Amino acid sequence: MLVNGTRVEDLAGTGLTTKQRYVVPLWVTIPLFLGRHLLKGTSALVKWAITYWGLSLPTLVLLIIWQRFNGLVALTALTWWLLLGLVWAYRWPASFDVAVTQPCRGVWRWWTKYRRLWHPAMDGTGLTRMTPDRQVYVPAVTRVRSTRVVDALHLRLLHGQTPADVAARAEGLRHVYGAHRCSVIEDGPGRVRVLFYSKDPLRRLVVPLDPAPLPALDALPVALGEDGEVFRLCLRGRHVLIVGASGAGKGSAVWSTLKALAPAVAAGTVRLRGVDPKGGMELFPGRALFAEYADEDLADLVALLEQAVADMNDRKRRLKAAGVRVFTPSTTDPLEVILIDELAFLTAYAPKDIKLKVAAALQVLLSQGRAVGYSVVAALQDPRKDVLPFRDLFTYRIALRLSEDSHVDMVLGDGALERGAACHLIPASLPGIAYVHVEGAHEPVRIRFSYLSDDDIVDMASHWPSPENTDWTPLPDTDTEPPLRIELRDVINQHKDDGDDA
Ligand SMILES: Nc1ncnc2c1ncn2[C@@H]1O[C@H](COP(=O)(O)OP(=O)(O)OP(=O)(O)O)[C@@H](O)[C@H]1O
Repeated sequence: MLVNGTRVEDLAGTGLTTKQRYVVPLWVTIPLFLGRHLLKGTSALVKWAITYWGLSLPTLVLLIIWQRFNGLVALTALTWWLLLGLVWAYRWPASFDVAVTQPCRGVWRWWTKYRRLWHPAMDGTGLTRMTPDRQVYVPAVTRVRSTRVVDALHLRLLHGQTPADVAARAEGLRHVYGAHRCSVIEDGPGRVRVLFYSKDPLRRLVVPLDPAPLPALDALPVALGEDGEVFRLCLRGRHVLIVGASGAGKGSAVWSTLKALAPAVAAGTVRLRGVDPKGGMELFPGRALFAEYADEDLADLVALLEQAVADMNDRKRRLKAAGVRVFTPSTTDPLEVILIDELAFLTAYAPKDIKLKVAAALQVLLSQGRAVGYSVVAALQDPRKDVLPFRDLFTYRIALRLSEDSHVDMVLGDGALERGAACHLIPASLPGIAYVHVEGAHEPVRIRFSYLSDDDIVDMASHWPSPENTDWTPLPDTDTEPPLRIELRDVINQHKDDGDDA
């Protein structure tokens, strides 16, 4: 006689107890055991078939064809199916990647890398739950999508767990799987996506991305995300503050944005006003892009900002009279972008009367400009309140390398440092890397702006000048003497010759 699969006589005197108080004969135990496992296997198969429907559905169709006709017809259908797949991959690579490559790679990565350690990883980081009757529950992975640089595991949370609970364990999970970063994004109620970054694509220079002929103002391609995807900046209805220590790459954030906007500038649906208190060191090479521009004279800088306020008020009155509630950029009413480099100079270091005038103009632009198509984009080194008292009026902020960890929350908001925006740890050797907020992401996302050389900037400005600047001659003719270059090899040879002479 068996009790829980153990002979009754073997249990005697062992002191073992069992919750099962009844005795099951062997002829019942064996069919029960087989039935339970058959049921489990079938339900797993159905679950797999539903999860990987992209594979199971064609396989089912092929099997039906085979059964109804014959093997040759099924083989022909399979060949056609593969050919269609090839055409799809060649003609629409992006959608093929999303629909086929990423799921297939995801399945492969799950079975070869994540599955084996999933339970210990969840257990070790404290994400499992044990019920009073000692049943262990583990957050289930519902699907995996993988690109060459990131594996995205979609998780169903256990009852009572929050995305913040998983985010707090991201560092532990990163070490389990040897990823260089791990972050968590909320997908919806009870669902999160855990991203394991296996490679860092941001270590390489990002070449300028080609602007669209008709730029989408809410999705300007300006940088590369660490997931290997293009990061798109929304400028419509936003004021953008770019903060970074000296040499952090604020210039590349500014020029990448201008490059993405350039065709719209030339078409007249975006109008740029440039303010460069550094005497033109940053913005002047792209002078032709700016309909209005001021660099050296402080009075000119202030006049440009005050004129922007006057124009904005004018537009506000006109749109109100016309009954327009939602602003749409056009050639008559373009999106006006006021670009200010080194804003701190105007808000903190300039003479007092200038500071007051700049603050007055900027606060009006920042608080009222959004709705009528006026956006301010400003770059700044030091985000402290005494340098920029109205920092909070900027509705979108980008944090490049920062000199202190205390600056991170000032730029990206409370808790950003805790959630992984380690701007103070970005190496100085990797300028252009920044953290930004992305809709839906629990943590700030790491990106790298494209880098435009001086030549790229001059090319861009002469290719897409503002309609008000078409006769602008950008820079003096550069076809002069090449700059003096000293080759290390020549210096060594020179030393050798000197030594020989001696
Ligand atoms: N996205 C980038 N990719 C690669 N290199 C970059 C990038 N951005 C900037 N750099 C390099 O870093 C240097 C400093 O960049 P940049 O002048 O834009 O910094 P900054 O933040 O504007 O500094 P400052 O406030 O001192 O003017 C540049 O000369 C360039 O060589």
